Amino acid sequence: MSDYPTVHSKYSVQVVGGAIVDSLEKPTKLLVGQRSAPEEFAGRWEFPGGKVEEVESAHDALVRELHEELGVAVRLGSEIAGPHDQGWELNEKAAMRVFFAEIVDGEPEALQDHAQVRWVKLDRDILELDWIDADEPIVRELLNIAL
Ligand SMILES: Nc1nc2c([nH]c(=O)n2[C@H]2C[C@H](O)[C@@H](COP(=O)(O)OP(=O)(O)OP(=O)(O)O)O2)c(=O)[nH]1
Repeated sequence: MSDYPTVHSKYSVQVVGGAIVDSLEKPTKLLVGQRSAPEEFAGRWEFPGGKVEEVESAHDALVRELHEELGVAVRLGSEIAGPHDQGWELNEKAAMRVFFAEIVDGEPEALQDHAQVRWVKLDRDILELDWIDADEPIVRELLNIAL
């Protein structure tokens, strides 16, 4: 028996999302994805990304997801840190860590999970998009950092 405390993660599902910008150094545009599924999120806008698999780091998972979903290779930047070490709460079971990212190869296409992806000007008007509810505080923090 070990005396070490067991480390419990508060959220059993770890999601990662990419705040993909045209330039990590001087961002002026953000790539947003409109989900096609599941029904509860269809039509809502989000940060492209997905669930971290058991044997992956958050960074590796995000690079993999963005390649699978959009067909692009990215370089990751800093984290849009949330209130938890697992990032931002999505629901009682899931939290999402969000990292800035810049495309280094490929043209983003809606290959998986998205009805469309779109570049939008990075200003306060992006708050008007119909984001997944849980993403709103993340978008506000993104604007605080980037503007
Ligand atoms: N990618 C992403 N997921 C989000 C965001 N906001 C939010 O609540 N979610 C939720 C939706 C999903 O329940 C979950 C992410 O799951 P996903 O379906 O994108 O993950 P995945 O690609 O690994 O898919 P799966 O095959 O395991 O279902 O997080 C967001 O901005 N981006």
